[in-house]
Amino acid sequence: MSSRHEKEKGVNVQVLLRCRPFSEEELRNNAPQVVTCNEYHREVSVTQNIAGKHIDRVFTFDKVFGPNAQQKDLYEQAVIPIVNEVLEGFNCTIFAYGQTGTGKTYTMEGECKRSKSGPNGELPPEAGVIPRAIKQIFDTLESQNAEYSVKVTFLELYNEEITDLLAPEEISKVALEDKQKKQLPLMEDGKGGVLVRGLEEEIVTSASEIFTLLERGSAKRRTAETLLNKQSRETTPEGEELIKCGKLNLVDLAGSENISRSGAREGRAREAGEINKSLLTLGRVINALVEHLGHIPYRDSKLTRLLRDSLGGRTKTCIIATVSPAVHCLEETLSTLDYAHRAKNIKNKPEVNQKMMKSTLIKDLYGEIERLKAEVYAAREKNGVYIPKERYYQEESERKAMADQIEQMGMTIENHQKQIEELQAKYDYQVQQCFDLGNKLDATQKDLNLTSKLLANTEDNLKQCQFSLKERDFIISEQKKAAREDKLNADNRLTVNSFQTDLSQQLLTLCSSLGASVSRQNEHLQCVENLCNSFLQVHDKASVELKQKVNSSRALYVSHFEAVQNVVRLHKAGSNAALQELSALTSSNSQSIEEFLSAEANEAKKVLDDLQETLISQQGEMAHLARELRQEQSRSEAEKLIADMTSLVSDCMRRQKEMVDAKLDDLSDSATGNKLFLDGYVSTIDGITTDLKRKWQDSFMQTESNFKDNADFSAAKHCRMELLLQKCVNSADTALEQWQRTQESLNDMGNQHASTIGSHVRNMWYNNEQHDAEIESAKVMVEDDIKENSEDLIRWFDGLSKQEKLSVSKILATSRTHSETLENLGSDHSQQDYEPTGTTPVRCEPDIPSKGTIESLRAMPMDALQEEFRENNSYESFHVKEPKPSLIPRAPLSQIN
Ligand SMILES: Nc1ncnc2c1ncn2[C@@H]1O[C@H](COP(=O)(O)OP(=O)(O)OP(=O)(O)O)[C@@H](O)[C@H]1O
Repeated sequence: MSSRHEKEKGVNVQVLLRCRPFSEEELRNNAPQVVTCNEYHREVSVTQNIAGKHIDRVFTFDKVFGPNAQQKDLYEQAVIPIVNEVLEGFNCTIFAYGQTGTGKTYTMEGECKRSKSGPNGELPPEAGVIPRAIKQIFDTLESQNAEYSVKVTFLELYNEEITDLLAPEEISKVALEDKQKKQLPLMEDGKGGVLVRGLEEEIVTSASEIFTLLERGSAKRRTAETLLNKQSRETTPEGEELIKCGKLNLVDLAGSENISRSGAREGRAREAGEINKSLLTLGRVINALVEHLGHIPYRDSKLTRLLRDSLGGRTKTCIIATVSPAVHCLEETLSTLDYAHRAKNIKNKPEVNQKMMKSTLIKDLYGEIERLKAEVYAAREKNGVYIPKERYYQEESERKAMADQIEQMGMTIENHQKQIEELQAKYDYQVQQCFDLGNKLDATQKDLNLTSKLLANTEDNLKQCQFSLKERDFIISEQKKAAREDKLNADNRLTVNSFQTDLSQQLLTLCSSLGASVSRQNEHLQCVENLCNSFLQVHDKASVELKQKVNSSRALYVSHFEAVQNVVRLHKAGSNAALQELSALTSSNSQSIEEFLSAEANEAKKVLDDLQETLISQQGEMAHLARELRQEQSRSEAEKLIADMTSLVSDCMRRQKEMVDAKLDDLSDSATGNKLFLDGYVSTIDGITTDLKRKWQDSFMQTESNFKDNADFSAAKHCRMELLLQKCVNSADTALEQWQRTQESLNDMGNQHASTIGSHVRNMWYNNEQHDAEIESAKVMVEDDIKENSEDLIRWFDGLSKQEKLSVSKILATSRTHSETLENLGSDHSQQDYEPTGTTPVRCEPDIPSKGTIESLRAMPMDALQEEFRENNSYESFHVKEPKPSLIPRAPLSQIN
């Protein structure tokens, strides 16, 4: 019953989720956990907070295995039922899907893939789905004591190439060499399934045989998807004729991560690209199946062609999705979970493989043997032809049919393409129409809003009109009411009488207060007049005083200004005289300096000439002395001569110094500016003189000592003295030259100084002239201004006083008229008592309606009536009778009729 139901409705692909524990490296790095598994509720939640972005997603699967789940647990809870179904004759597929390193191989093969079952047939705890399934199959078959045969195929799909991992060694070598040429092709089996043509099928009789085969095949594996296929055919115990046939596909897929994120390069990138192609196609197939699209792209990759029957076909499928709990795999984990969650919705329609009669199977097998024999025979007989004719024709016709089919499909695709284009155009047109309609709708909406506003306004107006109509009706009805006439008459009379008595009383009071007020006002007016007169007097006096003060201040100002001008003139004359004096003094100074310097130069020259002469004579005397000495004259004479010479030299120096000092005093008095220079010069002369003196003394001392010591050396000393004298002469010459140079520079300086002072004096004189002219012009301007201003001031005062007089006279006139008016008013009020003249006719009461009667005839005032109406009928509570909506469109506020 249930299997029929399954067959009709389909069975969902079973999806299990397994989350591996943290790896050692992740533990070392303290990687945060983002995946938590709730095995009981079969839920997996992913929680993470990255840069303010909160991820919190929960996925539900058919079974969930957390990091603590053991291989045995997963197998017992999820795989045992599947293997049982295989033994029942179903085709089943188990494949592992997930990111690299999340435990696909661990789940499918386990850590001990090479270990066979132990001596007691026990598997190690780390063994995965494949060894456990193999063991279960053989255990079951053996326990049932039934006849069975188990066939195994083992292939690897790598770079879209299928490799037979069970092919014999020599063939596989050739295959490896000619790998490109001899790939295993995929073929349709005609029943919707796909066959790998030429794939080696090994018949096995025990689990250990399979393990050996798997070990052999695994050695040839490169990577990527491997597909293990076990077919078991089982006959039920002796005597029964039916044969059950089930197939179990065990697939270990490649890592699901995105190629761009895998970091693969070149060859690896191509490999990853191909793997990606298989996985992308797998994803597209899953999507197409979930969304029930018409076209399922199985043919786009070999993986999906191989798994065609497992995805949306007649095979029962279980997907084991594997994830890592660590945060760094978060993106891939979410992608895997999405993928697996979507795959849950794929529906397969599993069918038990047709149970065959044993005899039929034998017949089929005989037929197969015959076919194979014919093939062998044909191969032996005819060189180059490897298949019998019938088979060749059959295949040829199949090929043609397929070519036709391809052509047809191409045409269909073209048609579909055209249809798609047409539909696209229609879709675009519809979108445009939608857009236009949307615009129109918006415009209409706006119009509607406007119209509704106008309608509301009109309704309001209508309500107002109806309200005022009703109000008028009320007023009219009120005015018609005459019943109140009598009462109103009496009331009015009473009011008039009381008003008359009140009026006469108040008139009396008014008269008395008026009299008092008139007398008070007269007093006030008198005061005002007095004040005005006194003000005028004071004002006249003040204006006369002010005029006098203005005139006197003008005169004072003019006299002061003249005094200032005189001072300026005096100052100018003084400064001019001082400047002239300064310039004369400067020129005389420079002249006297020049004269003095030239005189000094002459004198110095004379002194130096004297000195030179003296020195020359001294030289002569020295020569004479030497001669005399040579003639051994007395020592005392020589001493005397030396003393004379010394005194002569010192005399000369003293005289020269005295003269220089005297002239220096003069110079410092006349020009202090030159003092420094002359001081320097004097000090130089001093230095030279003292140097000379010192040198002279030194040489004299030396000569004397030498003379004392040894007379023989006197000649040599004499020569030395001569040399020294020559030096002295030279120094005197140098001093003379220096003196002349100094004189020249002094002259230049004096001239420069005199010219600078002269130009300075001229400038000052010119500035004085200019200041004088400016002061003169300023004086004229100021005088004019003062005159003008004072005249303006006086005029303004005159005008002001005239105006004031006028105002005062006006005030007086006004006060006079006022007092007259008051007097008239007083006299008018004093004539209040009526005295009959006899000329006035006698008063008679005419029969005319009294004021009260007329008042009573008058209706109540409109305002009072309106107020009364509005008190009784509020506008808010007033309801307009709904006018029947007119079907003729009207402009808002236009009048009806
Ligand atoms: N459930 C688990 N318990 C303990 N260790 C596990 C589990 N799952 C995986 N591992 C360990 O994680 C490592 C990677 O696992 P495995 O090689 O099976 O990943 P994979 O998804 O097959 O990777 P690939 O796509 O590269 O083949 C292995 O060392 C394995 O022992």
